[in-house]
Amino acid sequence: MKGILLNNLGSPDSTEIKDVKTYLDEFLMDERVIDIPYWKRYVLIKGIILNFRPKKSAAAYKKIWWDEGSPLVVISERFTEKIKQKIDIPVELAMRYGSMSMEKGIKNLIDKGVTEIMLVPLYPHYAMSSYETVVVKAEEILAEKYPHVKLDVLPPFYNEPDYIKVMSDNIANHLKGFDYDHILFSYHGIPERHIKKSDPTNSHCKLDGSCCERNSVAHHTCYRHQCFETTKGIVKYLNLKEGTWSNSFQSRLLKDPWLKPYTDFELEKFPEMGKKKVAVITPAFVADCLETLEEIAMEGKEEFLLAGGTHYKHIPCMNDNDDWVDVMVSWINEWKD
Ligand SMILES: C=CC1=C(C)c2cc3[nH]c(cc4nc(cc5[nH]c(cc1n2)c(C)c5CCC(=O)O)C(CCC(=O)O)=C4C)c(C)c3C=C
Ligand SMILES: [Fe+2]
Ligand SMILES: [Fe+2]
Repeated sequence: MKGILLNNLGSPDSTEIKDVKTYLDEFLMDERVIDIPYWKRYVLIKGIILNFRPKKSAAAYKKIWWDEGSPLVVISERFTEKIKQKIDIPVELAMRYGSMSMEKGIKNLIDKGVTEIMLVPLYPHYAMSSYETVVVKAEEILAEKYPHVKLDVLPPFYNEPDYIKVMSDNIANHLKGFDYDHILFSYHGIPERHIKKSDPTNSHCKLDGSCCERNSVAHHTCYRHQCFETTKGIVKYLNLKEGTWSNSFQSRLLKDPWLKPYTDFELEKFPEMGKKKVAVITPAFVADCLETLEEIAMEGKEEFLLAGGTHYKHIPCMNDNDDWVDVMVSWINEWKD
């Protein structure tokens, strides 16, 4: 029997500092997230970062937490419930980090008699720190515990016409009545070296401004290229005028160079460029989470208004929007039939 494993990143169990610490420990010790030798990662994360980051992150989580729990988890559960109503094979939700583990999600499918799993990383774009780590973890669990089970993986859907359409319709709906002069496409950032590490040609990705425009097999795994393609698709669909939109990357951690331009710097610059009414969309996330609700909707707004902006709007993610549910159901049905 076939079954579906939907997979997102995961959140701490609560906003208590100890729970945030447990979550960050698992997350940041992942070699595809902090990609340095084990002993250095151990010293950096357990010896330094986990001493101060959990307190800061817990305070941020407190600002966005819902009565039912983490927005990311609650929204993903609502999305999963809607998918279950429309699909006649087992569907489970799991998270890469935290208590809703992939081990539990896979076991639940196996207990229901599933022998063929379609893994759906709920990320539109390929990155070793998001999509790839989910795939590798699923492969490891199956190889170790259920070697008879077959695994298929939904490819990154950054340029799928149906995804572009529902994203664009969602944006257009939320933009109604908001008289903007700029739209910022803010994607989760990654360190620049991750782009080079994921380049199978070892020579294409130069981060020189034009590499992502030239055809290359490297783009199957190039996060930067895939983000730009998502923007292009939405810009085309919504017929946005040149000069009224741009890309940026948010959520950087540590001092290495991350993908540029940085969202916070862009938001500070816009008012002096005459762009005082700005809408921000976050297409790297299918569900609202800490990075959209706190960093963009709260912090970003504050930075922008302080710099002289007058109107600011964060466009919510697709979340459990029925059109998005229907797109996912159609992809699942295509695989299943
Ligand atoms: C080196 C650090 C990080 C990389 C690389 C990274 C890539 C990455 N992350 C997401 C999606 C999400 N990240 C979220 C939170 C978050 N991300 C990092 C660090 C890296 N992410 C941290 C430390 C945190 C935790 C919060 C904090 O302390 O700032 C979230 C939200 C989780 C939630 O509970 O709401 C998401 C979603 C992607 C897609 C990605 C690579 C493209
Ligand atoms: Fe992240
Ligand atoms: Fe590229």
